[in-house]
Amino acid sequence: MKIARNIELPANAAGCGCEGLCWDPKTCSCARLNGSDFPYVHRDGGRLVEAKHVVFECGPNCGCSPECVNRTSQSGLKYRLEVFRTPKKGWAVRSWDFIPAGAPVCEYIGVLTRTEDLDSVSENNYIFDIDCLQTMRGLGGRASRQQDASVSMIQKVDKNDEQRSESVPEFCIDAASIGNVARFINHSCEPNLFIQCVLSAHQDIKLARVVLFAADNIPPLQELTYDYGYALDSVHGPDGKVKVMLCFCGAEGCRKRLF
Ligand SMILES: C[S@@+](CC[C@H](N)C(=O)[O-])C[C@H]1O[C@@H](n2cnc3c(N)ncnc32)[C@H](O)[C@@H]1O
Repeated sequence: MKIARNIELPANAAGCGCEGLCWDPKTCSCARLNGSDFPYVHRDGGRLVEAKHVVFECGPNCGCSPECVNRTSQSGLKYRLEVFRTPKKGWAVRSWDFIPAGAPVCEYIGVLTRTEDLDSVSENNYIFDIDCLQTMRGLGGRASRQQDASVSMIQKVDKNDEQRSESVPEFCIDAASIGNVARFINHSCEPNLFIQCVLSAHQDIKLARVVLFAADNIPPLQELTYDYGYALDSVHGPDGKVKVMLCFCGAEGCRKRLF
């Protein structure tokens, strides 16, 4: 990830004191942040058990090795991904390999940018808003564990942000000039990937890493997609008028518009 000049990343978190591989959720301080359990199981090189508000992974100051299961999203691409051309959506991505449900597919990479610094005139289809608070609130209705550190994190950030407009995240990832394969993954109203916010080095959710995980078992050559999550009529052009983009995902339950 490239970091814009006017962004200073928070200091690295203290990390756990485990040695070798983290295995005991009672003694690993990173596991405790995840609700006293590891978010991943070892199967297939690491699979996320369920979507979470935020996943706290082990980071630079942890005592464990790079093979630790609690670093699952940090091990790079595991599947052979191909960028291919579609008739109506431009470029798209598929995997030559079977991807099991819960496996990390790729991180959304680009230039970490302040949203207010984006050029508001030229069209840019490769912006990913780091909107983990939204993802976290969305999951809030589902079973959330009391001791999960992300629950108190939402409350704290909600309080701090009371005055700020909720619809504009402070930071985004701009993959227009620099990026990886994630920039070519299209939207679907019935996607096979989901977005998971991950914290590994520091603990500021506004600057979380954005990682795409398999929502289902994905057979080879099926297009990879995630839900871009736009609310209808939420996107405006430079003239202030509502912008509309038609959706060609082809899903049975397609909402017909991305925004
Ligand atoms: C992040 S890019 C994805 C890669 C893009 N298809 C390309 O060729 O570079 C997002 C853009 O892809 C197109 N797109 C993605 N999903 C779509 C969909 N379901 N229906 C129509 N267009 C889509 C839209 O132009 C959107 O602004």
